[in-house]
Amino acid sequence: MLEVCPQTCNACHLVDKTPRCRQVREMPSAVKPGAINQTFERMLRIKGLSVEVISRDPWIVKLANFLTQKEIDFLKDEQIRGPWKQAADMDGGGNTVHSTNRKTEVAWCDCHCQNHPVSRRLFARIGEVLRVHPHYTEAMQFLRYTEGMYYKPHHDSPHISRNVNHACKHRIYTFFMYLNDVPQGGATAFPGLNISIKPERGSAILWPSVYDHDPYVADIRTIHEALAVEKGEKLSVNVWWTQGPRVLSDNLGCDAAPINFR
Ligand SMILES: O=C(O)CCC(=O)C(=O)O
Ligand SMILES: [Fe+2]
Repeated sequence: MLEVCPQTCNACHLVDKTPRCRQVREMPSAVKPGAINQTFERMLRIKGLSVEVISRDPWIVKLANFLTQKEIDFLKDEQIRGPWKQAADMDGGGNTVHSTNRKTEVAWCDCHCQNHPVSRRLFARIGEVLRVHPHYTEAMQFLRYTEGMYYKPHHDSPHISRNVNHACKHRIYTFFMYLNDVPQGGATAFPGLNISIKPERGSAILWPSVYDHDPYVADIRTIHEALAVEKGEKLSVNVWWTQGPRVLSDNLGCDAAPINFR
């Protein structure tokens, strides 16, 4: 609307997306050097939050019973979630290609789903734990693994560059929620750290993809994988928290790709 019919929105000054995306790009970063350690240390003192420290360097924590029954029901609701699709990768030319790295089904939370009061409350709760505003997030990504499905080792923030022209910048935290118990298999494992976390209904795990001392550098120690589900199915949800305000960036049409600022 802003681009096609700006006069209607009294937004002629926004037609050229360069200035508005520059504004988004210049908004404060979600985490400054030192903030990740502080956030995790503070998390341990939050009353009513059950935090199990799985690793301190890099930080990996498990939050037992993080989700309420209402949130679990909501996140499992097909009407909210939309249809499952086989996970795919993008090739260099922006085309969708069959992924050899993963075999999972994926669905995304659309506008209706993201703006639902249950989602908004959930994002606000996670944001309080992380001390980051929910504007600094991607839409929820739902995952379903049936027997034999997996996701091989990968990093959630593989393409960090110091290119400040990305309005939404890169992923800094993964907040990963489990919606069910898996009878066998399906753990989330960090092969470099010898850590394996069993899915537990309603629990969440959290880790940073970047270093505390420099949140613009990927911490490859948090490379992780989803081990194959051996029995039953695994339902889970990703919420990625980003260094720039991804929600504003998307709403204003600023692509994830760098923009050539003049
Ligand atoms: O399913 C899991 O345990 C991990 C999923 C994951 O790493 C991802 O979606 O990026
Ligand atoms: Fe991942």
